[in-house]
Amino acid sequence: MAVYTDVSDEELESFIASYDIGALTSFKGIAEGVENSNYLVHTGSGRYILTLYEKRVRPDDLPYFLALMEHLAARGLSCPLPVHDREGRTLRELAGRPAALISFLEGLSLRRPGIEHCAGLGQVLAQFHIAGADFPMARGNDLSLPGWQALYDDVKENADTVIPGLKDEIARELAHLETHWATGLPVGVIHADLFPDNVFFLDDKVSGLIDFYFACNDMLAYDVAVCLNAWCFEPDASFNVTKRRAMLQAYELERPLTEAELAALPLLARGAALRFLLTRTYDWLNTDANALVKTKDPAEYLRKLRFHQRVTSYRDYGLGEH
Ligand SMILES: Nc1ncnc2c1ncn2[C@@H]1O[C@H](COP(=O)(O)OP(=O)(O)O)[C@@H](O)[C@H]1O
Ligand SMILES: N[C@@H](CCOP(=O)(O)O)C(=O)O
Repeated sequence: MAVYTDVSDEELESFIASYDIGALTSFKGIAEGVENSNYLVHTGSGRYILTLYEKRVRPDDLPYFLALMEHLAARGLSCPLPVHDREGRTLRELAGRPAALISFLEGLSLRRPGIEHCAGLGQVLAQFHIAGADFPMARGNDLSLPGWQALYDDVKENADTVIPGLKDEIARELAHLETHWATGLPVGVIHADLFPDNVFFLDDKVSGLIDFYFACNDMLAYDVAVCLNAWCFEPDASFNVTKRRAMLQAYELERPLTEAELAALPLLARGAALRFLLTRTYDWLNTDANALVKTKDPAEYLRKLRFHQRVTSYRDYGLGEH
């Protein structure tokens, strides 16, 4: 359960009173999520999500995330809308943390997405990339190469206690990516964490996207690589080419990938696997045992990384034939 910061009834009542959304009727902590504290809040006018931003979110980045949600919603993408208080503010403070209230999105995330869900994801990912094209703010990806190196420096001493041999394996991969990392590909706003738990479905159709707190400006194809990793592997660690095909075909109906992007996908997928291996290893080593959060398994991303290391050409993913 991701609730790191407790909020008292009195604090929340007076916080909600500064919005035009009716009085607080009830609230409870939300079990899902890893990064921030989330509460489901009921008021006289309906349901809202209250987020208190925790460790990995830099307060200076919050205006980018909140403005991005407003920008995407204005372009027809289904995502939460930050609620403005009576003074027009979306970013506030509560219980000593930066905080925002956002609209509640209908739908459910899927534990085991099927082929049609991968197609839905591919379409909405491309729509996100297109809708973000004229977003006027910019934010670098602090979880790309330099960020991975910094995370590695933080975890290397104890990495082998998480998985034997992990320290050297990550060092070798970092060295490879430092030398070969892609450049010159189309860039724009990316979600950067569009895992199945951040995509809601209703009747097997995407009903909306949440959790924009890793969004940044980077290579669009890197976002595709994050999704290949998160959506196209089976629980037994096998790569599902049919899901990959469904996802990319749907993506390309909205935004065709260039030859250079397709060719770079195996490398980008290695980078994306390393990124989540590193953050999961960091969290494994640093999450307080009393924290109400379910820490995610680093080994899952080591298996995905090893899979991509064995790929010699993008045709090994069944790419280039869709
Ligand atoms: N706008 C929303 N509408 C409905 N539920 C939401 C919304 N935002 C978050 N949630 C719920 O809160 C959970 C955690 O949200 P998320 O943004 O993924 O947290 P974290 O940033 O901590 O990972 C989601 O899995 C979902 O159940
Ligand atoms: N998707 C990341 C963890 C971030 O959690 P989220 O709840 O913000 O999606 C992972 O799986 O490691």
